[in-house]
Amino acid sequence: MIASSAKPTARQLAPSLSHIWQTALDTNQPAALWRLPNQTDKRLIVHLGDKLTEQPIDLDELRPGFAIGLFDNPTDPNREEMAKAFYLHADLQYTIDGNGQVEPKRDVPTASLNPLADAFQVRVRAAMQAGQEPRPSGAGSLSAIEFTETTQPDAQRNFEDAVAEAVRAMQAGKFWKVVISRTKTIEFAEQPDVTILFDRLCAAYPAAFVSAVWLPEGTGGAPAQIWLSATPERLVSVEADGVFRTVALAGTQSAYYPDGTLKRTADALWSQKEIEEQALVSRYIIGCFKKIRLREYVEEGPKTAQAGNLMHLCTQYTVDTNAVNFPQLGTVMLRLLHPTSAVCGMPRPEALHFIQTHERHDRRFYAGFAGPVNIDAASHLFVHIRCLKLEGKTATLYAGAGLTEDSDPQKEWLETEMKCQTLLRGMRG
Ligand SMILES: C=C(O[C@H]1C=CC=C(C(=O)O)[C@@H]1O)C(=O)O
Repeated sequence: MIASSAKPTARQLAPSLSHIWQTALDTNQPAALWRLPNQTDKRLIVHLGDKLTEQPIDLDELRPGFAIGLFDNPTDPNREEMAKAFYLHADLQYTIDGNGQVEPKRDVPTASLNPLADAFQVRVRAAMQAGQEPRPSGAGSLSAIEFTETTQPDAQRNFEDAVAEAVRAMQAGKFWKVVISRTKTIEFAEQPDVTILFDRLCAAYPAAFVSAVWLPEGTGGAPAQIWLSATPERLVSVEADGVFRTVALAGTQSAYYPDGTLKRTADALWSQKEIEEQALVSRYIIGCFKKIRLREYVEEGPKTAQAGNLMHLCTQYTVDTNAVNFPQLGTVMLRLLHPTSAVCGMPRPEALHFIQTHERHDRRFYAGFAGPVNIDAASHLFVHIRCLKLEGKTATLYAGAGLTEDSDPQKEWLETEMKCQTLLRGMRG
């Protein structure tokens, strides 16, 4: 036998994304992995130390981290409380470039966390030495990830009954818009490598915000779970230069013609119902600006925007927070906007009550918000839609449809099917 005398290269010595992610899972340290829209670099952070709890999201005060907030957040917008979310600190940070090369950065705030950071790194090295080969980065990974859909015989009927009930309530003038959601369950043949699913979603949807968040057992009293999403909807962003952004996104149609060819966004036709549905979201955002007496915003749209296999109507809002001397605008708008009428309805209290009394599942982080806070001096929070919850080999997908008094229950069901396809197609790679 000839022993190899070749020294390992620097690349072979560096851990891969999957080594670090797997170590976070094995050591029960919460972790968040994400890729911002239209960017190549991926980011991963690991939270060390205390168990995660819900805390106020003050974009001006929080040290770098990642927020993931529930849909059903008890904050009362009239009481000027801040929006709450589970908050992962960026104690260990990694940037993964387009070639899968990992660049680490350690940012522990107190000396007491140093032993945890050291122990984590020892575990990562052990995973590498144990011969767990770093898999090639990117969606090109050929590993087949198989899954099957679980049949839910009454799902369609239950959803359509809830839509019909909502339509009757809106025709009776109880509210103007509500978003009703449903779930779809899939079973993986074996526990999937989430970093492969994440890479596939990044490759399939370059314009989406793609994220995977690992929440160990006991976070918010729930079992261990991973939430994976590829969302097209920005909730609140504040860039390093002080520019604030949000969008009004609603109305849905397939991005393809029935023969499978891709539509041009300019050729998308929208019905009165969809135009009205999206206008209600815009009106809601403008209502929030009015509440804080902000007049200096720029409004662009509505325009048709492609989001993977779908198209939506989208209006963009921008504010220069330096020019208007309003540095807290991001924090204030997060509190006012969440949950927007793109995932809840209008008026909000009536729509929320209808959702709570008619949906048969707990939304948890579906239709909540997620994203990095104060990473590279910017915060980007997205509406957490087109998402799934993974528990072991079982994944629950969530999808909702915005309803007005003109909604047709069967069409709305088909819309939620198309929304589930965003993740299903993306994960197949
Ligand atoms: C609530 C969802 O999508 C929202 C975002 C865009 C279009 C929507 C719609 O057409 O109903 C929804 O308001 C979802 O994907 O679960």
